[in-house]
Amino acid sequence: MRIDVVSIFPDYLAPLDLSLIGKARRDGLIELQVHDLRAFTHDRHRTVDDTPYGGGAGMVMKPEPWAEALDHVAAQTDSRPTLIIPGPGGQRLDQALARELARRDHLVFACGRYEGIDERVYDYAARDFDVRIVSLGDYVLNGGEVAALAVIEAVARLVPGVIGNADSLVEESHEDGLLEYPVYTKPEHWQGRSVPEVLLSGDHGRIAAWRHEQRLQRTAARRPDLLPRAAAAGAEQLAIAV
Ligand SMILES: COC(=O)c1cc2cc(CO)sc2[nH]1
Repeated sequence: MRIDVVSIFPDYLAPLDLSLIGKARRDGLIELQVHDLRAFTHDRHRTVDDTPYGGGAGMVMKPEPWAEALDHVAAQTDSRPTLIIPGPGGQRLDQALARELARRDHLVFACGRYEGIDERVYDYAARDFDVRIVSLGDYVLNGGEVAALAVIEAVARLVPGVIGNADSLVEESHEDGLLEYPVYTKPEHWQGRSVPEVLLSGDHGRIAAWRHEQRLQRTAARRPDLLPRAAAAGAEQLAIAV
């Protein structure tokens, strides 16, 4: 998978050099390049924003640098990339969307700042990209970089080989609609609290059943809104939880 990110704060994406994503880049599983939008300006002040037509507070990102940046990125592959523009009004990121995006060959992230990007860029980009506006949720951030980091992590970890042990992708929260079960490690007794004895029993059938029950109970307690989707996804024995 190839990922390009365009931002006026390229250093915001530095965490992508770390941990599993960094290793995936070094292993060649993911090719990731971050571009400074200001590299696509030509004036002395490297201007990327200007005042909004119609008045109002703040500044708007100019269309020309974005068009040059997107043309530059589109020219680097012959497949039609998916352009993800993080924004509060977009499609809410969930595990299903992460899985869908993980199947794409080339993701490009356009990180807005200020009051946003000139609207004509969205239309311009549709020539060479499948344009998707993606939201993390209904709250305000100052720009798209934090959202891009979240989407990239959620997607990249689904790319085969990025997470060493693919088993750990199976019983995760939201994979089948249920939250994850509680986990424990040594010491067996800590601060007057002990590990549930079933986990020490060595009875893998009993352990699996207990863990599934815990997932049902946790989902019913913390996210009952997920239960209908889990039922549809076939998380059996839902009757116990509801
Ligand atoms: C200029 O602001 C942005 O580009 C911007 C991107 C995002 C993503 C959010 C959370 O879904 S809020 C927000 N603002």
